[in-house]
Amino acid sequence: MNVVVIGNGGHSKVIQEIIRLNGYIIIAVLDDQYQTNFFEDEVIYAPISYIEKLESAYVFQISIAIGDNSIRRQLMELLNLSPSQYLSVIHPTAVISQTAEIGNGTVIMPYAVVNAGAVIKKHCIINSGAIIEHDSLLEDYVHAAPRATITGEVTIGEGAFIGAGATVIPQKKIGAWSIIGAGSTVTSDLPSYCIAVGSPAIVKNNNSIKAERR
Ligand SMILES: CC(=O)SCCNC(=O)CCNC(=O)[C@H](O)C(C)(C)COP(=O)(O)OP(=O)(O)OC[C@H]1O[C@@H](n2cnc3c(N)ncnc32)[C@H](O)[C@@H]1OP(=O)(O)O
Repeated sequence: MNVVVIGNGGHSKVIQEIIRLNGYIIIAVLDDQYQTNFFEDEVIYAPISYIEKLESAYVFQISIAIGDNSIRRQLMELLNLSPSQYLSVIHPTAVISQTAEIGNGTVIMPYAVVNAGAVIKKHCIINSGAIIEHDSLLEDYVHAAPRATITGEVTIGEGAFIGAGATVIPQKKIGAWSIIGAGSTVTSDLPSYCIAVGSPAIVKNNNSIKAERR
């Protein structure tokens, strides 16, 4: 199957390796860092607008390989393609329950675990070694960073970012577009659009967050 990758930064590097490991063929990498289109190792590199030309010449699926949750959403809205055209990219070492649901465009990195009854909606990132326990729900555009642990029956709102090594204890709810600091432990429900850090995680900032911080 042909795949077009959008974005060519560090996160995209990892995704491109997984796509190839799964036996797919990357025909193009589109990124607005390119002013014009060129070929290298049989891959087309071009600005994102080049997708229109590709659509008339190829059948392909798409992976939006951009780590920032809000930029990923903006691109999705801009491209306005059919949801089925977005590839779910899953590393062969990831362990995913047969009763879990994985949405279109979601990427699951090496050694991640997604357990029974978990629901991960569209365009999420489950990064290396992250654990999504049974019956948890992750709305669209959530990013669980490397080794984040989402325990059982947790609900995470759209676009929320769970930092590296953070833990969310069972049945807690995190609101949309919130950011949980690396290594933090979430022991209570948290509102939307907050930054919370520490163990237990305390809200530091309740303002609207314009860009995800890394
Ligand atoms: C493959 C990959 O690389 S995926 C990317 C993974 N990336 C991550 O996990 C990064 C997660 N980011 C963080 O943890 C960041 O520190 C954030 C987003 C929580 C905060 O960033 P900023 O808004 O820039 O906050 P800033 O650095 O100014 O710190 C604000 C306060 O929070 C504290 N703080 C920041 N991060 C943390 C943390 N993880 N745990 C505990 N306290 C923290 C700071 O010490 C500071 O405290 P003070 O007000 O008492 O001085």
